[in-house]
Amino acid sequence: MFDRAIGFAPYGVYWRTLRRIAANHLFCPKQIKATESQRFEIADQMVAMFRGSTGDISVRNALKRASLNNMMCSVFGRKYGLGSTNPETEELRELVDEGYELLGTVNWSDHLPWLADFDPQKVRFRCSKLVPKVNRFVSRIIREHKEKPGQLNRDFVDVLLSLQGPDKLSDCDMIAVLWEMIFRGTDTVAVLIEWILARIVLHPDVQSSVHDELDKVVGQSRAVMETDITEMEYLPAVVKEVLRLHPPGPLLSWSRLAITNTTIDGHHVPMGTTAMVDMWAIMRDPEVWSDPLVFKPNRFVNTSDSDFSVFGSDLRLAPFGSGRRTCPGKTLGLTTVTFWVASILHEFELRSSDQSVVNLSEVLKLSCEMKNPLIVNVRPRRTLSLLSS
Ligand code: HEM
Repeated sequence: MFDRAIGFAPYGVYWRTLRRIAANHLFCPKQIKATESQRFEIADQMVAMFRGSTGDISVRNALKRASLNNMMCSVFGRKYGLGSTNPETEELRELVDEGYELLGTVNWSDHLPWLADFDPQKVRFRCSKLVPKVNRFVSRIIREHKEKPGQLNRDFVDVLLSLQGPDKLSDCDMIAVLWEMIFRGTDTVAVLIEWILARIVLHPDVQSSVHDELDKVVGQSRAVMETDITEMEYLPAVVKEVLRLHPPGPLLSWSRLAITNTTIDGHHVPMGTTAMVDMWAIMRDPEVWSDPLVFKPNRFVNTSDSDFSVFGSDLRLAPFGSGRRTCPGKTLGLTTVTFWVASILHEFELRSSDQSVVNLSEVLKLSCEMKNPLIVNVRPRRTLSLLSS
């Protein structure tokens, strides 16, 4: 089933068709603009959630839930509040977590094929349980859309159902594509925001510069809007610097294969070998970056590197990949991340918790995430009389 999703489909007509459909209906500027109010509403709910918490807050759960709700709305047309739980979101969260866990497991059988029959880590067994659950979940949503055409907001399921002629997808292919969007779009965004907030807590000077910029561009009398971000230079520089040091996708796609037998630096690379690009290492390479391990957002402010694109045209900093397999969700992902970080920082000053210091250790699952969830204390910045705006 998963080989019918964009990220796993081999290069060819089917993959190109999926990229075009996704680019035209989910990731184009018009569609990103159309979902602005949805991101605003979720940011507002997240802020309310943080404001209502007393003491230490583990931001990860809130971020993952916010991100899942966002994708559920865009892809399935389902709108759920952040503060309440409901069985559908809970079920989907469990499926995403299990998929994440499985994709992040180093399967010994991949390296020692003779082990495959024994499935010692139960990876194959767990996959065989997960696939029918995903099938049932997404099939139900497709069925409901078919039964009530046009009754729901036009979401990505409606788009896929409306395709005709050579673009028309089977139900099976639709399930693969819809699941992929939920799966890919959820944790990448949450993981990146957690890294950004960790750096913000660790570097009070950086936090105060972001606050200064927010006060200058937005002021204290209203909430941040997405359009405000275009006026900012420092916050986008912070996001770039975090993408450089903590890319959620440090190893670029497994879809790159050697198409002939070849030799690189004296090493024989047989045809068909999967080539993974270590973007993490490139973005910390001392031959490319000065003080590569130092967190310095200013390297992207008022310098020749100010207009450094992170979208793949410059291979020194390509956290969304590059070339034909580049991330199709990069603009949507970056827009969401930057806006939600701006919203949180506009409302709060973040400090590390007394109980748990910020620890930048990494763990590589499907994304490279913080090994120890970030725990913070928040202090409101905008006075309560101004908060209604
Ligand atoms: C901060 C957020 C994100 C980061 C850092 C990220 C990163 C990446 C990276 C590194 C790749 C591999 C690119 C390559 O090999 O050249 C990728 C591929 C992909 N991403 Fe993202 N991504 C993000 C958000 C999203 C979102 C929001 C979606 C969809 C809703 C998405 C969907 C995909 C898909 C479908 C692919 C596979 C593309 C293909 O193989 O043709 N990503 N992403």
